[in-house]
Amino acid sequence: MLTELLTGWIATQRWFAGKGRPIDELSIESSTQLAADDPILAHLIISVRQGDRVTRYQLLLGLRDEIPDRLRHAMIGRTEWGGRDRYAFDAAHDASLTSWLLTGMDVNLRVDPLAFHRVPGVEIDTTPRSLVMTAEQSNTSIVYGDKYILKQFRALIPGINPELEIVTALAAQGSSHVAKPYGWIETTLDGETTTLAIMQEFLSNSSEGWAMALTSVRDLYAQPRDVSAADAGGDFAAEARRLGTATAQVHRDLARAFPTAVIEPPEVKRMTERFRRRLDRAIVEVPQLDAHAEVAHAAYDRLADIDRPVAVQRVHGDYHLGQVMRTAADWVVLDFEGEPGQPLAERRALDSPLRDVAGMLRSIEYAARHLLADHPDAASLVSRAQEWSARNRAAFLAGYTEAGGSITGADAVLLHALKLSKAVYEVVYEARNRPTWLPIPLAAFQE
Ligand SMILES: Nc1ncnc2c1ncn2[C@@H]1O[C@H](COP(=O)(O)OP(=O)(O)O)[C@@H](O)[C@H]1O
Ligand SMILES: O=P(O)(O)O[C@H]1O[C@H](CO)[C@@H](O[C@H]2O[C@H](CO)[C@@H](O)[C@H](O)[C@H]2O)[C@H](O)[C@H]1O
Repeated sequence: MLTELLTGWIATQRWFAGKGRPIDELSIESSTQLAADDPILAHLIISVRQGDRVTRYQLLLGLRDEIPDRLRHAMIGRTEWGGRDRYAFDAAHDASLTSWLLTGMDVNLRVDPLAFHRVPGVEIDTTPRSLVMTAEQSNTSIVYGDKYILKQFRALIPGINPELEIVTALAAQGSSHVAKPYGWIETTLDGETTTLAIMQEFLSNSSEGWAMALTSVRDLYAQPRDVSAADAGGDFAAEARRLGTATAQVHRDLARAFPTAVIEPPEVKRMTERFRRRLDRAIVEVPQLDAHAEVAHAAYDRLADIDRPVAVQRVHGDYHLGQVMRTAADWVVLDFEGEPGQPLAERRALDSPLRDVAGMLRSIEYAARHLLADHPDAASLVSRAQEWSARNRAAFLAGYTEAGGSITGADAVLLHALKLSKAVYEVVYEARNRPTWLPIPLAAFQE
């Protein structure tokens, strides 16, 4: 039966958010057939119950009488469909089926309950063939030629995805720091319009910030000890500074496009209570974190004591080096979705822009430490990692403040608490997804 096949298959997918917990029940909530001939294309919304938690996922299901070798890696199994047994597979990997989505957006197609949309005023070329991105991701991205990238959200949360909301608003303002949006696909879940996928310009000939940062760290590790990070050929500081500037400009544009507010000290105190609850939950899941709880509580105590309001606005919410791409012209920011797995209301809530600053500072720290893990000279390179991290964090902050981003003296307390709260999130993320990386966020509490 298809539901049995899907139960085994979904648990092994990188984007499956319920790893580590058994699946009690899987059911198909909706099934919409989009292409009827061999190969068949169907859109499924699957509901997965694990204990008292129910999460919905989407899947583009492909069905073929014969399975070509190129699709074997995407196979789910054999199942009955339309009266006979067929091979079922993840259709995101089948270019002959994914072209269907381009056409759907181009013509603003409706196949209840799905609605395809083209961004008003743009043209969509329906000819490029697609490939699935192989990056480690919480979602699945289909790249069409060197033109478009369609991000298919996997775990579905009812409501309009913040990515679509923010990217269309910033593009309409003429921001050069977002990838141009072309189209989206939506449905209705629990009575709410819900974004299923968003298609944007594919930034070809660009590099991911994370890869650039690692190249720089690697270069420094290969230098003789008397060469400082500033003198190393692969120095990243100029890019970190430019990234700080781009970040401040994105924050300025977000503040123009969406409401802003200030939160008063009692609300700041409530924020620290949320941080403490997150810490408590994280300790239950990752007991090693308990040894660092005191450090985190001390930072939250200091934040709870501040006696001035905090400015809030829409922010990125999950800002790190993997979310920024360096094009020939500048840094472009991706994935304005907030932290995956958090409720939509939380991800859309106004927050301090320093939350993003904290995220990027953590990411710079990650880049510095990541290469230590399996380096034969790890112990002697720790000070090099610290030097690289300090230099690039300072450059990022300099670029941020030069471009109008505000970090005044008192903000340091907020920034520090936000960094530790992010590290708590990362501890849980790594324990669930990449346990060998756990020491990286744990080190954040030892500084
Ligand atoms: N517009 C784009 N152009 C080129 N590459 C992109 C684009 N959007 C995303 N990517 C690549 O896909 C990766 C993951 O994208 P992201 O939006 O962060 O997805 P996820 O939410 O699943 O992590 C990025 O790190 C980047 O390498
Ligand atoms: O899938 P997303 O990009 O939305 O974000 C999740 O995965 C990220 C890892 O890919 C994770 O980021 C953490 O690891 C990064 C290095 O791979 C590092 O640069 C970040 O600082 C660190 O937080 C992110 O937290 C998670 O939400």
